[in-house]
Amino acid sequence: VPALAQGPSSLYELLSALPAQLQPHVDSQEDLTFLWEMFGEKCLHSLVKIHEKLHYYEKQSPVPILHGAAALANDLAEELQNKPLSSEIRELLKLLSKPNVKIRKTKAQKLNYDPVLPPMPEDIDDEEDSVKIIRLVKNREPLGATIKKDEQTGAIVVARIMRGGAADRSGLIHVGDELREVNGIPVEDKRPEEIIQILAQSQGAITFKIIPSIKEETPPTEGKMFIKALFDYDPNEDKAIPCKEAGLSFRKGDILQIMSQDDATWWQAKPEGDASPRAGLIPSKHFQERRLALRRPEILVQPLKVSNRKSSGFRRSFRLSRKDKKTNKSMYECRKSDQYDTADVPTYEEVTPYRRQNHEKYRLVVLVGPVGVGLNELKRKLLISDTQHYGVTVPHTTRARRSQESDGVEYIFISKHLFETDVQNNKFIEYGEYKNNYYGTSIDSVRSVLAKNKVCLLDVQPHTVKHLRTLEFKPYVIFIKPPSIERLRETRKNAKIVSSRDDQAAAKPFTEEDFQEMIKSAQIMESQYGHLFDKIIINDDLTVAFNELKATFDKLETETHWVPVSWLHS
Ligand SMILES: Nc1ncnc2c1ncn2[C@@H]1O[C@H](COP(=O)(O)OP(=O)(O)OP(=O)(O)O)[C@@H](O)[C@H]1O
Repeated sequence: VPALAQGPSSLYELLSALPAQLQPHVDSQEDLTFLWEMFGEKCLHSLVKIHEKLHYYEKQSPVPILHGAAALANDLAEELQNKPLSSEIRELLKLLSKPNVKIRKTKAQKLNYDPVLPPMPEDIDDEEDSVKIIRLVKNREPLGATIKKDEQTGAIVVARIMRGGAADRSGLIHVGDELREVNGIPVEDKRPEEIIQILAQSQGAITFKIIPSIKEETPPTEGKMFIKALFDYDPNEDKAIPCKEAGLSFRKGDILQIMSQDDATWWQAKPEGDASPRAGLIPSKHFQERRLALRRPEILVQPLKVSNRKSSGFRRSFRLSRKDKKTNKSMYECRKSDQYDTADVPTYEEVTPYRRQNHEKYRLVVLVGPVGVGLNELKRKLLISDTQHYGVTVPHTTRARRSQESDGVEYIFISKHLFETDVQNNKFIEYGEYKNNYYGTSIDSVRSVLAKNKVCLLDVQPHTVKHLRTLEFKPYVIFIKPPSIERLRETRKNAKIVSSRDDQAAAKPFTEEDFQEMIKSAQIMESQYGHLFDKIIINDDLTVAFNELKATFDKLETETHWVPVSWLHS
C-alpha cells in the first residue's frame, strides 16, 4: 500500500489515508464497499486514537501526583459529611461522588499498586470475550480477597474484597468475579484451599484470568460507624471464619471502625485510629449473637452468688453514710431473680465519641467489685479528697430512726407502705429486706447528688448496671478487682472484713476462705458482666489503686470517651 511506503507519521493517519487508496488493489465492488465501511467505522477510529494516546503516555511514564489520592478524597468526603451541609459542601460532595472523579481515584490506585497490562493471549476463546487478564504485583501483604466455590455452577468466585486491602486498592478485582486461572494454572477443578496455596506460594507479579461479574457493587456505606467489642475474638480459634488470615482479632472493650457490612455474616472492620487502610473480617452481630445464644446455657450455669453469705446487696452504699459501724454490712437480701441474670448476649455496641461540656451534669460513676475488695475504702478516700466534688447517695429505710440519726443524713426514713408503693413504681435501683425492714437506693437519690453538680459515686451489684445505662446517667462503670491471692495475703495482713457468716457483724481479720471467695466472685463478675465495665482497677497496693482511680476521674471529666450512640441520639 503506497500509504505505508510513504511512511505515515501515525497509525491514525494511516487509517484515514487507507480508504482513498484501496480502489486499485481491490477487484470486486462488494469487497471494496466492505473495506470502506470497515475502515470508515467510527469506533475503529476512536480505538486507534485511544491506542495512540495510551502509547504516547506510556512513553512519558506518568507518575501519580499524589499516591494517596483515593484515601484523601474518601477522608475529605467523610469529614465533610460530619459538617453542617452548606451549599458549597453539598456541591463538593456531589463532585467527589461523580464517576469521573471516581475513575481518577481508581487510576491513581492502580498506579499505586503497579498493575501491568500483559499482552493479550492468542488462544482466547471467542465465547470468552468478557475474559479479563489482570496482573497484580504481590508485595509482602496478603491479597485482601477471599474466594469460594459457587455451589450451583461450581465456579470459583471472589467472595469478598477486604476494604483497603491490596485487591481493593488495585480496583481490578470485584466481588462475584469468576476466577479461571492463576499464573496460567486453570482453577476450575481446584478447591479454594488449593488456590489459596498457589497464591500464598506466588511472589512478585501474579496473573489472574477472570470473568468479571456483571453485578453492580454496592457503594461503601456513608459516614463512619464505630462499635465497641463486648467479647474477645481470635480468628485462629474460629472454625467458622472463611479465611483465618483475613480475620481481625480484638479484645473486649476495643473500639473498631466498621468498614463494610455488605455480608450478613462477616463484617469488615479495623481498629479505631489504625493508620493502615486494611480491614479484617469479624463475625457480624447477628451471627455472633446466634452462635453465642446456642452456647449460652454453659455460661449461665454458674450463678453469681457463690458465697454462703447472705447477699452483699447494697450494703456499701448504706455503710458509708452510716455512723453505726456495728451494723452488719452484709445484711440485705436481694431479690433472688436478680442473681441469675439473663443479660442479652453481648456482642457489639455502636458507640460514638462523647466529651462532657461544662454546663452538663457529671456522669454517674458506678463502682462494682466483690465483697471485701476495698471498694468502700477507695470511695471513702475519694470523698475526703474533695468533699465538694464527690458525693454519695442517701439510702431509704423503713426501720425506725435512732436517736443519733437525722432524716436525710444517714437514711431517708419512710413507711413500709410508701416503700412498697415506690417499689411498685420502679423508684429503686436496688432494694432488699433485713429483719423485717426494707432498705433501698432510689433513683431520685442519685439525681439529687448530680443536681448539686457533684460526681455521684454509686456502688451496686453488677446486675443492676444495665438498668442504669441511660442517656440521663451516662454511667461510667469501674470494676475494682482483687490482686492475686498471694498479694491479698501480703497486703491485707492488718485489714479487717465485716463478716456476716456468723451474723455477729464484727470486723475480723480476713481468712483464707475470704480471699478465695473474693477472687472467685470477681472472676464470675468479670465473665458475666465484664462487657459492661469501662475500667478495671486492681486494688493491690491501696495508694496505687487510689491514684489510678483519681487519674481515671480526671480523664473522665476532661477527655473524650466512647459511649453508646443511643445516649446521644435518642
Ligand atoms: N489495697 C488494700 N490494701 C490493704 N488493705 C485494704 C486495701 N483495700 C482495702 N483494704 C482494707 O480491706 C478491708 C475491707 O475493705 P472495704 O470495707 O473497703 O471493702 P469493701 O469491698 O467495701 O467490702 P464490703 O463490700 O464488705 O463493704 C478494710 O479494712 C480496708 O481498709
